[in-house]
Amino acid sequence: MTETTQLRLTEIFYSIQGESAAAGRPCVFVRLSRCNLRCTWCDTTYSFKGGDQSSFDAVLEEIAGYGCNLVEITGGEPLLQEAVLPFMTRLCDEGYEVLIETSGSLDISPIDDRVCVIMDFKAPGSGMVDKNLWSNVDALQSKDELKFVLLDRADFDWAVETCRERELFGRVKDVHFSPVHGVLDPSLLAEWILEEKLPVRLNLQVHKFLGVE
Ligand SMILES: C[S@@+](CC[C@H](N)C(=O)[O-])C[C@H]1O[C@@H](n2cnc3c(N)ncnc32)[C@H](O)[C@@H]1O
Ligand SMILES: Nc1nc2[nH]cc(C(=O)O)c2c(=O)[nH]1
Ligand code: SF4
Ligand SMILES: [Mg+2]
Repeated sequence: MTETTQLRLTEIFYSIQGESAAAGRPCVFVRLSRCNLRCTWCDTTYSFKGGDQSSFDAVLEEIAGYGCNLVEITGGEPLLQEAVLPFMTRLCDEGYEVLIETSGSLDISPIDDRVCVIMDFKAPGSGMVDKNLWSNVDALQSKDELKFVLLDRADFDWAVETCRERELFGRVKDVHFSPVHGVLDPSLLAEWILEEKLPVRLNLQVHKFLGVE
C-alpha cells in the first residue's frame, strides 16, 4: 500500500508562538483542516471546512522559506489526517524542532518520539469533556505538555481535581492553565493558581495581545 503524502491545509504562517512552553519564540505554524470536536469557545472555526490538498514536498518547501527551525502542527485537529505522522517524522529527520497541538480526543501513541506533544484535554465548559481519551495519559512522555483551557471557576476546579486524581502534575514538562480568551479574567485565574499553590504555568495567548495571527 502506498503511503499518502498529501495534507489538507488551511494555512501556513510565521508568527510569535503564543502558547505552550515555547511561547514568545518565532515559529512556523502548519494548520491542518477539519476537526472532530466543536468546543464552544473555539477561535479557529474557519479550519473546520475547506482547505487545499498539498504535497509534503510543497509544504516542506514553504516551511524552509521562513528560515525558522521551530514548527508547530495544529488545526483543526491535526491527528485526523494519518499522513501527519510520516510528515512529522520527515520534519524531525530534516532537523526541525516539532510541536503538535492536539485535543486529547485521538490516540497520540503513534506520534514520533522526537515530537513535543501539547495535549489539550477539554474541560466541561468546552462542551466536549466526554471526548477526552484518557488512555492518552499513559502515552505522555516527560518532554510533552498538557493544557487545560478554562471558561470559569467550575472548569478550574474540574482541572485541579483531574490533575490530582490522574496524577498529571510531574508527568510532563509543563501543565498549562489558560483562560478562554476574553471570557475568563487572566488575573482571576492567576489568583486561583496562587491560592491553590499549583505547579502549573499560567498560559496567556501572547499573539492575541500582539494582535497577530
Ligand atoms: C485551535 S486549537 C487546534 C489544536 C487542537 N484542536 C486542540 O484543541 O488542541 C489550538 C489551541 O487553541 C486553544 N484555543 C482555542 N480557542 C481558544 C480560546 N477562545 N481561548 C483560549 N484558547 C483557545 C485550544 O484550546 C488549543 O489549545
Ligand atoms: N501565534 C500563534 N501561536 C499559537 N500557538 C498555538 C496556536 C494554535 O492555534 O494552535 C497558535 C496560533 O494560532 N497563533
Ligand atoms: S478541538 Fe481544537 S480546533 Fe477543534 S473545536 Fe476544539 S479548540 Fe477548536
Ligand atoms: Mg490559535
